Amino acid sequence: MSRDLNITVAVRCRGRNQREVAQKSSIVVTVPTVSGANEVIINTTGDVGIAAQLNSKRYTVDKVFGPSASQALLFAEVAQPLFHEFIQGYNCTMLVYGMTSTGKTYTMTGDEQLDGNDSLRENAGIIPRIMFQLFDTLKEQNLDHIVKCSFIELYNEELKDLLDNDGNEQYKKLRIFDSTPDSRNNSPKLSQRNNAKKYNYKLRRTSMQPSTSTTTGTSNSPQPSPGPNDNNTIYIQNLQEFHITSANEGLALLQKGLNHRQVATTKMNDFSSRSHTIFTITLYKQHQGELFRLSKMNLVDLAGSENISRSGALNQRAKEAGSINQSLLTLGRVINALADKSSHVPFRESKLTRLLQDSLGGNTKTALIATISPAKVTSDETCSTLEYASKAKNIKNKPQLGSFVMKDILLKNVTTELAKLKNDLLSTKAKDGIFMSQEHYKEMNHDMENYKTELDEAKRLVKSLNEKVNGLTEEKQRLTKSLDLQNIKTDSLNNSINDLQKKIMISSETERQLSNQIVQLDETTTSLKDDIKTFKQKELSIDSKFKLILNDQLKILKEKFLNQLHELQAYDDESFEVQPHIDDLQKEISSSLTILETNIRDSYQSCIGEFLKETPELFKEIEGNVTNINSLSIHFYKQISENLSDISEEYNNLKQYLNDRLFQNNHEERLGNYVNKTTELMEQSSSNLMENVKEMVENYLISNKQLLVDSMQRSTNDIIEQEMKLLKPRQQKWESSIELINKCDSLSNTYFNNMNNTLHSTKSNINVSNEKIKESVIKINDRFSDQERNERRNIITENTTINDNIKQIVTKTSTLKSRFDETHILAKHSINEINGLDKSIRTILHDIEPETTTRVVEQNIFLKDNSTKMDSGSKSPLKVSSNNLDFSEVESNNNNTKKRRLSRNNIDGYIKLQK
Ligand SMILES: Nc1ncnc2c1ncn2[C@@H]1O[C@H](COP(=O)(O)OP(=O)(O)OP(=O)(O)O)[C@@H](O)[C@H]1O
Repeated sequence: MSRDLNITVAVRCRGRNQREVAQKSSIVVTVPTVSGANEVIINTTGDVGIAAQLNSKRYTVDKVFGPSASQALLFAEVAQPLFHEFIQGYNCTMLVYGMTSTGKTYTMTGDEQLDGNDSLRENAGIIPRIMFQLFDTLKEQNLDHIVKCSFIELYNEELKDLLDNDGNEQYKKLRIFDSTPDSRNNSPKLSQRNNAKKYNYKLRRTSMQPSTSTTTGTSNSPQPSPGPNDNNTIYIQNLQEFHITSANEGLALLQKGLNHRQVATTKMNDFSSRSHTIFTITLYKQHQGELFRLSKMNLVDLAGSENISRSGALNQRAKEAGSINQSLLTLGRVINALADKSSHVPFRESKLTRLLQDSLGGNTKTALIATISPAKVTSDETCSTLEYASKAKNIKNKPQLGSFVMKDILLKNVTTELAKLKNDLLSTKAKDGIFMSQEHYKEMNHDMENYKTELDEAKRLVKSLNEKVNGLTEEKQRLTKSLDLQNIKTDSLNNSINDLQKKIMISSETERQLSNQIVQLDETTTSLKDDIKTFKQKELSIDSKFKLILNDQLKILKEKFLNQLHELQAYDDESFEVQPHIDDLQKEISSSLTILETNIRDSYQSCIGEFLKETPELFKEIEGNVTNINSLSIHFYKQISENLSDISEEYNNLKQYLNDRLFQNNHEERLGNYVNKTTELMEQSSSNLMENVKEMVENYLISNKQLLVDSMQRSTNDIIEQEMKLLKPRQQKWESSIELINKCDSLSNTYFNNMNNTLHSTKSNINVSNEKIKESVIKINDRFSDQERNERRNIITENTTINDNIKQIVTKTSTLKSRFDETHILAKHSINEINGLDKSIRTILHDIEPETTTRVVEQNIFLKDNSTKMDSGSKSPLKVSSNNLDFSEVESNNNNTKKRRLSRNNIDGYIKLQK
């Protein structure tokens, strides 16, 4: 009764080879050094420490061998147990599987040469060792036996007999056939089976049952009866089996076959096996009496499961790799299906799996050795190999003992074959051409019939396969189309990826530049801080200058104004001092008149009376006018004083405001200006450095600039609004002070006009009184006689007091006039002084204006964005331009008086600009 038995799986990890060492590829595979270990750990993540332990992949198999494991150890641990089974009569298979250059051939064959003592060398692999062990054991057991060998190669899905034709290039094509009961019924081997039945022995067939060759001098294989799984066993047509009687003969065959094997140099292996090979040892060992047990040992060296690009396979090598991969791919699917106990196992999809059908999940005892490299560079393939290995461990076989063959059948078989060969040889010697014995001819005809039947079957199979192929071709076309589509998509994706990579590069470049510019900005900020310091110092010096100038000059101005007012007052006072003179004059005139009255009282009574009647009225009028002048002067003085105190207060307020606010409020804007300056620098450097990606960078800058400008605009508007709020009360005060000044001006004008009028009227009154006096005198003269006239003339001409008084009046009138002129000159002078003061203020304001660079930056910033383009004068909301406080000269109606007026329009203009 057969029992299920898992495939034995071993892993052999070699040390790093020279290529891997040269590549400095680290070791990522950990294999325990202790024997009996069954776990392989591979660290694919590059982690270290605990992370490496956690993230490493672990694979469990039956046995693990590290680089230090010798060929002898591997043979003892893996091959020998299987060899014992083989000797006992089990069919066994041993496979080596792994990536190229990992040591498959080294493990399976190794050094197949013998040393000087005809002994195995240290590096001899499994096949030579089995060969030696077999003959040693057979010798020990001293049993009759027949040992045969065959060696086949599967290369590019073509089967080849590696032991065929000594040096002849013409290899016979090998064909795999399914051994069905029907086909066998007609075959000549049936008689053998029937014979076996006759002997009442249970005979079983094994996989890879070779067909007997009819053409060469090889031994024929007797055909045992079919076993329970014979429905799907296969045999290989034309395969030759060679009878060997010693290990040396076996090794010679092995060497012969290896010489015919497809080997090539690849990037990863100088002698890379490009094919799968199966070396089969068939043993007929005497079991009991005449009974021989048939067992087979299949030693399979698979081609490398390599990555085409990494192995450097080109053209033929790539094609090989393709078909190698195709076979191995199917092998993998077969392993998966068997491990998963799938209902369908795709054995028929490749020749390799057809050949290995009985070894995987069949009746053989199987061992798989997975060979791996420890290097990081092959870690992907190593993982894939280990996946296969650990999967294969789950495959269960039902090993059964090999079939029995009767000795006489064996002998008959051999004898028949020999006789056939002899007949053929004789016929060939006798005549040219193809001659053979009747019996052989009949047998051949029979075989031909069988082949025809098989051919018909094959044709049917081909037809159904063609149909399948057509379906598959259509499917392939459909897939090709979708593949083309996918390729197009992949191309466009690749393009996008390239574009994205370029963009990422550009972005990282931009980022780098931005970080440079941030460094520049930092430097600029530092220099800005220095500038602020300098400005503070300047501010202090300007402030002190300003104070000095304003204090001194305004003091002088004020004093001058006061002096003028005093003078005006003095003038008024003096005008009051005219009164005593007038009184004196009056007295003198009255005393003269009294004298005259006394002298001519009688004769000139009427004239004197009339004169006395008119004179008081005249002087009353003069007195009234003078009183008016006096009161007007007082009023004017009061007004001037009030206005001056208002002006002085306003000046103080203005000064305080300038001290408190003018320089403090400007910093944020200046910072903003520097930000703008930096933006400009960024723009400039970006345009220089990113010409190739101009469009993208421009868009980027425009969006950023827009953002920046918007935020600047908002902040500027906020600042303007804030400043306007602060400025408004000031503005109102300024306006009221202007009104006051204007009022003062108009009062001054009125005063001067009134003064002028009064003086005019005084003058005209005096003229009138003079005229009247003259008229009176003329009248008196007329009335006097010439003598009296002479006397009277003498009185008047000799009267010095009158003359003096009149002279004094004339002198005072001219003094008055000259004082008016002086006042005018003083007023002019004051205006000049004010102009001087104005200039000083302008100069100071000019000095305290922000540096030209700031102005340029401001201009640039505002010019950058057309939507925010503004007049350069309106950029600094806190900047008090000297132009804005300009005094314009306004010609007074009075030709002699020029007055300075703080133009309301100028202030309005200034406020508009700020808005
Ligand atoms: N365990 C090992 N100890 C020492 N040398 C080894 C070992 N394994 C492999 N080698 C050496 O590595 C080289 C490649 O080995 P081998 O040809 O057996 O690889 P392979 O897997 O059969 O490759 P391919 O699939 O390309 O045929 C050989 O020179 C072999 O001697």
